[in-house]
Amino acid sequence: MSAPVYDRVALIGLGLIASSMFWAMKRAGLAGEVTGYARSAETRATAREIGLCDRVCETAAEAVEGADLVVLCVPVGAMGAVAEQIAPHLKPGSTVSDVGSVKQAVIDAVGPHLPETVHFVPSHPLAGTEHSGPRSGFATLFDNRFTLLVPVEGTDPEATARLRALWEGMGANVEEMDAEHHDLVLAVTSHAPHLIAYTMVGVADDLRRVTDSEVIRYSAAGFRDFTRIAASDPTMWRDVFLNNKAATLEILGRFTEELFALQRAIRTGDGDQLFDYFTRTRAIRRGIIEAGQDTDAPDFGRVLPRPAGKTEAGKTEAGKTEAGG
Ligand SMILES: NC(=O)C1=CN([C@@H]2O[C@H](COP(=O)(O)OP(=O)(O)OC[C@H]3O[C@@H](n4cnc5c(N)ncnc54)[C@H](O)[C@@H]3O)[C@@H](O)[C@H]2O)C=CC1
Ligand SMILES: O=C(O)C(=O)Cc1ccc(O)cc1
Repeated sequence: MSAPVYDRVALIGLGLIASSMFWAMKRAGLAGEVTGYARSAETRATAREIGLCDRVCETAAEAVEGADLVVLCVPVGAMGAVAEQIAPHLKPGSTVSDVGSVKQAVIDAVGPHLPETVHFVPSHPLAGTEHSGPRSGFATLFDNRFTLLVPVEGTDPEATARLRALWEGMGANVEEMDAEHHDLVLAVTSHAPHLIAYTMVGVADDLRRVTDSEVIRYSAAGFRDFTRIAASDPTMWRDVFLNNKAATLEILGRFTEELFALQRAIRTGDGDQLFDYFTRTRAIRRGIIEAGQDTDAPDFGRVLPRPAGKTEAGKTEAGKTEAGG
């Protein structure tokens, strides 16, 4: 058990990510008191029933009162409204963060509402499941997964270092990245693949004669993975696509071009083109495995390289320093 990184943490939106953060913080003793707020009375009741948060509050204002760290864990499209609601109640010197899957749109929506007396350090854990809601979280979700920090210009490095210590304490490998790059990388590794999975499952469903039991019964692992991903929360994913439009459309455009090229190779019987293409993609997968990354876990973020100079030892050292302060 380490010393708390923050005395008081407030979680706004009590779903998969907030509940996983709560259990991960408790596991390592990273926070003194954790308050929580969710918009729906039903979610607040569930949270109280399962012991999610030390104190579940009736308003967002009450939850953030006196908090040293406030983490917005709501769908990307709701971040701005929540920031506006809590802004007058934030403690000067505190840090506001979020866990949204898109960064530039969240920075644009949240930043203008925050008083100059608070630090804004956006974050994104590259870990999740297709489940949502307060009962879906678990303490090990972030273990050995990347969390990306996206500090905005002029952010106090100490506020960033402290948040890094929290994520490392929750088991994550932390990297920093700018918002534009983040949104492009995630469009390739997570957002476009989700849209493709949604589409593939939709296509299978259109072929009614193979649906009912047959799709699942006879599906190989690939299609099963698609159905798992396509079971993800519709609100969350609607907001991701509406808020990472440019990067997602750019990647889907390239995807469509390649798909057409492969379609043509099939039609014309160009086996060499198909073979060469599959040989290249196989090498990419093998490169990931040789780099020592666990490819069984459904974590698209694992293709991100660790920048030169960052070592496990360095990471642990930073975590210890911050946790002690
Ligand atoms: N699900 C995943 O695998 C991952 C999700 N994220 C991001 O984390 C954030 C939260 O996602 P999850 O925890 O999966 O969602 P979730 O659906 O499990 O929980 C979201 C919570 O926010 C509440 N909420 C929605 N609108 C609200 C509002 N206006 N005011 C207050 N509460 C509101 C919902 O009632 C729910 O309790 C999203 O921004 C998502 O993009 C990041 C990494 C992984
Ligand atoms: O469940 C999966 O396969 C995921 O890809 C989880 C996930 C969803 C959204 C994110 O922003 C990060 C991770």
